[in-house]
Order: sequence, then C-alpha cells, then structure tokens
Amino acid sequence: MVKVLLEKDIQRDLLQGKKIAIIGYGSQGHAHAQNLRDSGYDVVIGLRKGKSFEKAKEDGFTVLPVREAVSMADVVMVLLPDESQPKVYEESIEPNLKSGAALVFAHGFNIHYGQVRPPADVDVFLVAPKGPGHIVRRTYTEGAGVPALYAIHQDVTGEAKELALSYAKGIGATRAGVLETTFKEETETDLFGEQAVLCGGLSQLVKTGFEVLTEAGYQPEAAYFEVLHEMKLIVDLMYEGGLSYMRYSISDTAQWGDFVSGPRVINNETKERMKEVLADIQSGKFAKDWILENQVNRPQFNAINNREKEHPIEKVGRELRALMPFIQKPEQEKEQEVKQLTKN
Ligand SMILES: NC(=O)C1=CN([C@@H]2O[C@H](COP(=O)(O)OP(=O)(O)OC[C@H]3O[C@@H](n4cnc5c(N)ncnc54)[C@H](OP(=O)(O)O)[C@@H]3O)[C@@H](O)[C@H]2O)C=CC1
Ligand SMILES: CC[C@](O)(C(C)=O)C(=O)O
Ligand SMILES: [Mg+2]
Ligand SMILES: [Mg+2]
Repeated sequence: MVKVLLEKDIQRDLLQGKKIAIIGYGSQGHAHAQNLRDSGYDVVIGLRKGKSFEKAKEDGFTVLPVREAVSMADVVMVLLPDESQPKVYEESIEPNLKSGAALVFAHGFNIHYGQVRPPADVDVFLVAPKGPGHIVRRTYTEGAGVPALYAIHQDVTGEAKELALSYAKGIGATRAGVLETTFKEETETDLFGEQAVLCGGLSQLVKTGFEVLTEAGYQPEAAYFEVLHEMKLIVDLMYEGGLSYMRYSISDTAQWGDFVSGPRVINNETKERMKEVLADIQSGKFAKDWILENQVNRPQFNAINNREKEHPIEKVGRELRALMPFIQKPEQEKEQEVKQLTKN
C-alpha cells in the first residue's frame, strides 16, 4: 500500500505564524476557515459583499475584499466555485500575491485545464478533501476528519510539501489519512467520481428505482423509504466496514439478490459508458463544455436544475423528512439556502 500520512507523520508546523487568507466562504470555505482557526491559526476571509460575507462576519472572522486579504497573506486558499476562479484570480488574486506566498486549491481543475497560470515566484499546491465541506467541518468538531489528497504544482520555497501537510493537518484531514497525488490525478479522479458514481450515478440510480416502483403502482412513500432514505443506512455500513460488512448485516435473501440482480442493472454496458465519461474528462471535453456553459450563463444547467427540483421524489421526501425531527435541522438550513439562491 502507498504511504497514507497521519497526524503523527507531520513533524513541522509550517503554518504557525503565517497569515492564511481563505478566499470564499461556501461549502469548503467555511469548513477550512473554522477548522484552521480552531487549530490555532491566523485566518482572514477574502470575499465580495454578499450572503456569505455576512455569514463569515457573524462567525467572527475578519472579512476583507479579496485583493486586500490576498495582499496580506502568506497562504492563499482559493475556495471559490471552479467556474468563478479564473476571473477573480486575474482581477484580484494574481496582482496582489506576495512573492514567496503559497497559492492553494482544493481541486485541481483550473491549474490542470490551464485556466489559471500562476507566476513563477509562488508555491502552488492543492489540499483536496475527499468529502463535502459541511462534513469536513462536522467531523472536525467531532474529533474526526475527512481524508484529503495533496499535490505540488510549483515549489519555489522548497517547503511546499511540508506546508501542504501542515494545512491538511490544520483542517483535520490527517486524522483520516492524507495521500500524495498530482494535479492531473486529483482533477480527473474527482470529476469521474462525482459524475459516474457519487453524484450523477447515485442520483440516477435512486430516481430510476423510485420511478420503476411508483410506475408499477407502489406508494411513493414506500418507494422513497426503500431507495433513498435507506441508501444512507446501507452506505453507512459500507463506510464502516466495506461491502463485506454491509453484506454481513443484510439478510441472506438481500445478499443473493445483490449477487444476481446487481450485475443485471450495473453491467458491462454501464462500464463502457463510465469509460466514455472518463475519456471526456481526460481529453478536456467535459471541462471545455462546462466553461462554455458558464460563458453563456448556464442555460442547460438552470433548466435541468429546475426540472430536477420538481421530481416527485423531492416532494414526497420533503414531506417524510418533516416527520423526522432528527433530520429536521439540515433540511431547514438547506431550504433556507435554496430560497436565498432562488432570490439571487
Ligand atoms: N463543495 C465541496 O464539498 C467540495 C469542493 N471542492 C472545491 O472547493 C472549491 C470551492 O467549492 P465550494 O466550496 O463548493 O464553493 P461554494 O459554491 O460553496 O462557495 C463559493 C464561495 O465563493 C464566493 N464567491 C463566488 N463567486 C465569487 C466572486 N466572484 N468573488 C468573490 N467570492 C465569490 C461565494 O460567495 P457569495 O455568497 O457571495 O456567492 C461563496 O462564499 C472548488 O474548487 C471545488 O471544486 C473540493 C472538494 C469538495
Ligand atoms: C463529490 C462532489 C465533490 O467532488 C466533493 C464533495 O468531493 C465536489 O466537487 O463537491
Ligand atoms: Mg470530490
Ligand atoms: Mg469535485
């Protein structure tokens, strides 16, 4: 097995005494900022005026325009949406970067696809958590962490690797395991994972299962419990003990069904489609299409997003989750955010 680094492997604390600017205060931004602050580091937030500007201030941070935060920082972590990064980088980050500072990303997209070209006198690396920002924060507060990958693109100080590892430790990633990679590997595996398995593949599997059951006349509530609610409970077992532990906990009937019917649904044809998805990521086609979609203000993204929100599984899900007080809070928070987004 390759070396997976844990807290005990991080000897030097290169972040101590450095000013860290977190640019963006969304999913990853709030988590990195709060975890680093709780780990004892000096954090400032760089943002435009808006929703998360106020949130960061309420959370007790000094919040500055991006150019001001960058100009005072030794470490600049770019946690803006990938599609917004090139413009903000060009206008507010690059002109204000200190020589010898570190420019850091949580995903390699813009460096790998050549949308951001940093100057030669700064370190450039990534620390990419392998999990959603809200879970990066939640697990940190529970004394746990989310694993992360790190990669070095440019090392002018000779200390980029140790700085990256100190950063990974500061956000709690070394509690779970940190792995060295390249910008290419991080970018391509991350895009593949979210498209084919974690987000695209899973949403499509759940929705299609729901449609097959409801179209056959079964109650939508029963279908929701079966294919969406229980998904988390099954995946939790995989998270804790892999496929074998999940199969140990389910009935033998379910396990036999898993063996004989799973490959009828996800089969060689699906594998071929997954290979096509990967090929589009590797060739840059996916990135090019996404950049163009943003240049014309996301007509397809918005249309699909609106249609997906209207899917019957979303309506029955809202009603059923409202009956479960233990998942009430995240639901309310999410709805507030969705309302806010709809207003903007
Ligand atoms: N989401 C995740 O869990 C993961 C994300 N990543 C990577 O982390 C990075 C950040 O993604 P994510 O956390 O999802 O981003 P979000 O969309 O959650 O957050 C965006 C933040 O950037 C701010 N912002 C947006 N546009 C601008 C702008 N033009 N100028 C200044 N601030 C701006 C937003 O402020 P406002 O409120 O004003 O809009 C908000 O604070 C990406 O590179 C992503 O690939 C990596 C691993 C997982
Ligand atoms: C799975 C989606 C992700 O890659 C992530 C949370 O890790 C993202 O880009 O949000
Ligand atoms: Mg990811
Ligand atoms: Mg991603």
